[in-house]
Amino acid sequence: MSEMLLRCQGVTRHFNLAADEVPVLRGLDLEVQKGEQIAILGASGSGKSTLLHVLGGLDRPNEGQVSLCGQNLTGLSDRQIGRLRNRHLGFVYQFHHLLAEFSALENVMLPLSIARIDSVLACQRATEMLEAVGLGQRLHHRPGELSGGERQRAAVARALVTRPSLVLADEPTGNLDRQTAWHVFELILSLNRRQGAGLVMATHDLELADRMDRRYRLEDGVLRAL
Ligand SMILES: Nc1ncnc2c1ncn2[C@@H]1O[C@H](COP(=O)(O)OP(=O)(O)OP(=O)(O)O)[C@@H](O)[C@H]1O
Repeated sequence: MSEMLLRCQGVTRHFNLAADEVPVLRGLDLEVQKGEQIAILGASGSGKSTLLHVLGGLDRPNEGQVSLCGQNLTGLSDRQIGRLRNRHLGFVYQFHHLLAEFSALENVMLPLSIARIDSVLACQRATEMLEAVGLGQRLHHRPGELSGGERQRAAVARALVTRPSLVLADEPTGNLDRQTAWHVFELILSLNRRQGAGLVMATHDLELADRMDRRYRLEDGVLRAL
């Protein structure tokens, strides 16, 4: 039976700059079922990052509603949304955002520590996750001692180590060369499938988007199915 992970209805988001209103999302709808992999394409500035922020509860829409795992975010406080986000979501960005002073292992353990998982178990799960992304030999390297592709793989491990229901990825391979991009992308897809999580990924890359279950173009503030 299908299970709705995310429902986004009539979402509007605009920004006010001086006297101007910049409309970005204009009554946008999207539904994501458990295990579905969805690509969001769109020109630069079309609002892909804005959409992912709204979907992940990092930003609130001006109008419309977002429900995550059956919970409507509208009535929730920032703290409640934060808890929901920690429990259900994983994020991967174009830049890895790993903490420079921490090793790969410590970076991947961090979301587990925040979720108050016992440190021995957290260390075991983070190690397994880093092994799954091919970094079993790099556990104690700091981000500065990893290659660009390795850093992004560590960021993928960090996003998935909590076994989120839904992963939101904002051009996760945008900074990588073609071959490394494919490798990181395949890792995201296969780990996501293995964990049965949903995936919403913003990308400029049509070839990557073709590997996913559904594709949309964000245009004039709404999603058009491709
Ligand atoms: N905080 C903000 N204040 C004002 N305008 C903003 C703000 N955030 C985003 N915008 C505007 O909203 C529009 C969409 O931005 P967004 O970053 O969502 O686009 P994008 O599709 O992710 O672009 P790219 O592919 O280049 O990353 C842009 O015109 C941007 O200038």
